[in-house]
This record gives sequence, C-alpha cells and structure tokens, in this order.
Amino acid sequence: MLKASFLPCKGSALRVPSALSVKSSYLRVNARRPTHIKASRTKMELSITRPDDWHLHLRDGELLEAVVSHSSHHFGRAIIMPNLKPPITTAAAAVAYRQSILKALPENSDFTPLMTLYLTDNTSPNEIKLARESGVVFAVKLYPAGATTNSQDGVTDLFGKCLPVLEEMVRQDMPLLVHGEVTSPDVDVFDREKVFIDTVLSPLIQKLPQLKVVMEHITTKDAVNFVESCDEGFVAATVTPQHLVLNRNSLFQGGLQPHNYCLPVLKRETHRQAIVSAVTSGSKRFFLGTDSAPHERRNKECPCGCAGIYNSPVALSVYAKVFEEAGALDKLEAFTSFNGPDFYGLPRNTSKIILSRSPWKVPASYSFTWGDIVPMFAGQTLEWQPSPV
Ligand SMILES: NC(=O)N[C@@H](CC(=O)O)C(=O)O
Ligand SMILES: [Zn+2]
Ligand SMILES: [Zn+2]
Repeated sequence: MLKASFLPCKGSALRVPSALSVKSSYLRVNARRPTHIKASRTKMELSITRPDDWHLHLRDGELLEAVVSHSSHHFGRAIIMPNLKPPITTAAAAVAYRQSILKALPENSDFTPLMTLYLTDNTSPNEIKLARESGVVFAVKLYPAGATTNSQDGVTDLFGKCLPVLEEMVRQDMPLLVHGEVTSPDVDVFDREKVFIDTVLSPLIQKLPQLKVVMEHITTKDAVNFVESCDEGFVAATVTPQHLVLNRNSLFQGGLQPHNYCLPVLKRETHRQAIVSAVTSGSKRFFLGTDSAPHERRNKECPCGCAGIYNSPVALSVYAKVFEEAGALDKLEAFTSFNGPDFYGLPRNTSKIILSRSPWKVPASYSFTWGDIVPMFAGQTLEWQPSPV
C-alpha cells in the first residue's frame, strides 16, 4: 500500500515520522550501514557522490532562469531534454541552447548540461555525426509524435524514415532516449507504455541490438521486466520521484489534482511497487532521472492542463525516503550517482553532497513577476534535505 505520508492531499501536510519511526530507521540503517552513512539518535546524515539527473526539462527564457538553480545546486550534470518550442533538432541549436543554460546558471556553478537532439522524421545521419563532433550532445530523444508536451514534431515513421539515423547512432555510440508510449487513440492511456514495448521497443532492439537505449520515466511492471530482460550495457531506464511514491489514486485524491498529472500518467499501485523493488534491488540498469517538467501554474490549473510535474526542489528528498523505507539506503548512491554515468560511459562525479534527516517545508509555490510554479509536494514537509559539502 502507498504510505499515507506520501498521499498529496490538498492542504494537508506530509506527515513527519514519529520519534519511534526515526528510531527504527536508525536501527535498520545502523545494522548494515556502509561507512558513508553516519547515524546518531538526533541526526542522520548520508554523504554521497554528487548525483546527476539523467532526464531534465530546463525550458528556456524566464522559465529557465527560474528553475535552473534548483538542479545546479545539488546535481553535477543533467541530460537536458530538447522539447522546446521550436525543438532542438540540430547540433548547432544544441550548442546555442547549452550556452543559454550556462548563462542562466548561478555564479561559480560547475553544473554541466549534457545536451540532446530531438529526433524527427527528417533528421539526417549527418546531423548525428555533427552532434557527436560537437562534444556537447550526448543522446538523441525519441518522442512519438503527439505523445507528450511539445512532441508534435516528433517521429511518425521510426522503422522507415528514421532507420538510417538509428544506424548512424549505433556507429557513433549515441544513445536513444525514449518516451515509450504509443499515441493511437484506440489504445487506453494506461496501456500505452506496455503496447509501446511490445510493438516498438522490442522490435527495435531486435533489429538494432547494438543501439544503446534508455527507456525514460518508466511507469509499469512491464517496463521493469522488459529492461531486466535486455542486455545490461545496452538497455537501461530512468525513474522519476513521482513514479516511486504516487499511484494513479493521487490524480483524484480529494478532487482533481493537476499538479500530479504527468506523462506517462501514474499507474496502479502494483506497478509502483514493482518499480520501487527494481530500483532498490541495486540493479545497475536503473538510474535517477527526475523528469522535472516545470509549467506555469496557469497552464496546469486550467481546462486543458499541461502534463509535467516540477520536482527538482524535492527530488533527492523523495528518492532518499524511498530507499530508506525499503531498507536500502546503502543502494541509494549507486542509483543517484553511479549507474547513470556508467551506462553513458562518463566518469562519475568526484565531489560529494550530504543528505541529512532534517525536516523542511516545501514552498507552496515559487513566484516570479510573470507567474508562479507549483512544485511537487507543495506546502508539505519532507524529512531528508540535501546540502552541498
Ligand atoms: N513528463 C511530462 O509530463 N511532461 C514533459 C514531457 C515528457 O517528459 O514527456 C514536459 O516537457 O512537460
Ligand atoms: Zn516523456
Ligand atoms: Zn520528460
């Protein structure tokens, strides 16, 4: 069952665990704690290698300036999603977008954006070569046309028009990042990930077994099973905070909850449990990708609200909570900081961050002259707090 403390009831605070549950966590962690976990009865701290975010939407313009520090503060690097308006479809556009991200960063930040290209039916194999040569593009993103926010320019003909590009990606060792949902209106929205696995991903991997694929923001037991059935170095998955702690009840708890709406949509509890088991098992195939996707409040709380949850400010707190509740805090660091760079063939970060058990209240919203953004778990209290070393 989903813990009551994670149900985002409107207006009710996320419950801080009682002294008793702190104590029992203390005992559980202490019984098998690795050296980087320090515990005392008053304060528990984890020192972990600085995490990276392998799936992040930073947007551009005012929104970029508003959100970038919530990621750059704690994460070393992030895979930056290319679904801007217009999308980042060329290496040159990725280079320019990277410059605007670097410009928006707080002074002295050493956060590194890892850029991606937005795959279209018209992407040329040469663009993949240019992307590789740029030295700043690390992956190509597949949005099936119409699947999610700003995906209207996405792919309609993966096995036809895109095949030469995919073959070039194999040659360039460039991973394909996948929004894994079919878009046919005939397919129930809750089945779209499973049908995508059966009809697109599985055949794709059979056709191009050397292509590196990341199934982004997985939401189902089917995706867990699929990723686990593939070759470890070739297929992996990112997992968001929301798909670890919320199920589809959270969309309707006490009324319609637009701030819990993202794509792929939250699934039933059995799927959430399968994802928690997979990530807390210590498997190298799963790594941190927040899918933090800020939208202005007015575009979420309206008759046709956008999909996307803004979770950068709370992501590390939520991941820590999930691993703690599974009795797997010793496996947290691999998920947040090792499995991602290992899969991408990049070095692990060398600096550290500290996660301490000191409850903090998530702001009700972040306000700017042009509007505001409501974060995940707005107004609620979380137990784990990250601070840079
Ligand atoms: N996850 C979402 O619900 N939304 C993302 C797009 C995406 O990652 O699919 C966004 O850009 O808003
Ligand atoms: Zn997506
Ligand atoms: Zn996303």
